[in-house]
Amino acid sequence: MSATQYTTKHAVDELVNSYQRVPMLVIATHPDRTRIGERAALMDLHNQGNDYLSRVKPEFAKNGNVGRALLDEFISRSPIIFQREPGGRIRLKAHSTKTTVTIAGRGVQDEYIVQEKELDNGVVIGLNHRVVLLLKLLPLHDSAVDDNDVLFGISADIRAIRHRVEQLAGMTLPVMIRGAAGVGKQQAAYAIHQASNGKSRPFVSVNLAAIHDAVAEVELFGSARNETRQPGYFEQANGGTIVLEDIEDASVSVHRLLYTILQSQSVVPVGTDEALPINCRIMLTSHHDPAGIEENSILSMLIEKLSAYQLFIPPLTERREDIGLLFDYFVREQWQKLYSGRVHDVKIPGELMSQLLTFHWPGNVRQLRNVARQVVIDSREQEQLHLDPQLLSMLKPGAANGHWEEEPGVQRKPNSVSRNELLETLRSCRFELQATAKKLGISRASVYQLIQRFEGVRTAQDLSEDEIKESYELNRSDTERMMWDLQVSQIGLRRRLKSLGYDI
Ligand SMILES: Nc1ncnc2c1ncn2[C@@H]1O[C@H](COP(=O)(O)OP(=O)(O)OP(=O)(O)O)[C@@H](O)[C@H]1O
Repeated sequence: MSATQYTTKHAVDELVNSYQRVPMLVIATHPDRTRIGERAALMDLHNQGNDYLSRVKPEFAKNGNVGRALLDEFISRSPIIFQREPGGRIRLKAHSTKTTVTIAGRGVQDEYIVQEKELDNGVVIGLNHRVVLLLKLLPLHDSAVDDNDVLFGISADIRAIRHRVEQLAGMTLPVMIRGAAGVGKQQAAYAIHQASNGKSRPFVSVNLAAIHDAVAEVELFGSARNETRQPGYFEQANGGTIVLEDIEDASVSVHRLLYTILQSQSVVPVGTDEALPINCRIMLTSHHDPAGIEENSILSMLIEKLSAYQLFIPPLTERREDIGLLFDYFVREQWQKLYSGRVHDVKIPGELMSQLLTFHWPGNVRQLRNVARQVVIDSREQEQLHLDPQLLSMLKPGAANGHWEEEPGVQRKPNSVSRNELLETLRSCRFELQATAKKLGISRASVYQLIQRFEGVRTAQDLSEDEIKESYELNRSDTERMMWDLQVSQIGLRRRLKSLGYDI
């Protein structure tokens, strides 16, 4: 074989190997949190059919660093044995180890057979309730990840998206980002913006579904009245990026206006006759199946014009290996935000991580972030993260009808809801967003967006500390009265009070 042939073959082999999936253990939580996200390939299991897991074997690594074993003093040196079985199954033997082993949070006495399908989804292995590992078939490729990444994660999907983000950053073509609610479409758009030359320029995100027909022209084109100039969204994004969110949920009038803008490549502010050229990169996000769009409609033409490049972000349950890192990141982020100045070496209990890894996450990464915030609020005075029993039961696998489930009964467009209707419904539902969404026939995310949009409508998160203090004293700590006084939900209010250290 010639040198060139060898080099080419070598490169091809490396490429094939890097995409080949092998049984891999990923650290989802560990008493040393810097180890979250480290991986170990079980190559002996893959090649010879047997492998071991103990305090001293195998070696885990990330970011191409030198590997080290789990090394947790509470984990036994006597190993758990992995044995390949016919049909792609793996027998996990825990007879000879003193380590307490759990699978998906349930104790394993002697043996557990891992089915092939489970290996595809990821099997959650707990060791002494301290270390939690995900056993999953994953590509050999390692992924460097640091706290400065805008798109956090170690999965092959996120790695591929990060790679595309870099490529797209140097171009100006429009990008369509697809994926279910809360997967990180907006975050991906922001990552492209941040990686581009225009990163110091504006990043404007527009929730199209919340734009009322009556004000659509003013909001999109801008206006000039009585010498007051109000720039539209496209002008606000001048030189930077505009993200048109949930394009399919906008009204036909909004679709028409957007089409006009794209055709003329300019906007004419209401009350003027001056055409301002649009000078921003356009990105779209959508959570709908493209197959459902009516052919030859304005919407289909719009999407065709703006989908020069498409990115798809898979749901969180298809990349469970990202959950440990993301949760750790969100917990630290929330801790900083809520208790700045208080240093905390956050330890994530194994029981919680097992539950996070087995939950079905209908609200994807946004929901994971909300859970992190709630856990941080509930843990204010605790040594390690505290689990509210109610939250724990909501995170039970299969709790599909629980509070966290995304509501299926969305029947209305959010822009048909007026401020008065929203306020009245919120009051009749005691300011609970889920109940309000159900009653209005829109999604919970849309209720939230409408609240942000209408002046004088708020959630407990928006209240200032002074307002809370005043109402607390005035209503003598009665949260029912405070709810009517401040017009926000009692649950949200109680959470704010707790996080501010009030006695309730
Ligand atoms: N890979 C990621 N790394 C860091 N944060 C992320 C990541 N993915 C999502 N997030 C965070 O999760 C939350 C939801 O993400 P985002 O708003 O981008 O979702 P989305 O897909 O646009 O949702 P929707 O369709 O409901 O508007 C945000 O707070 C975002 O910052």
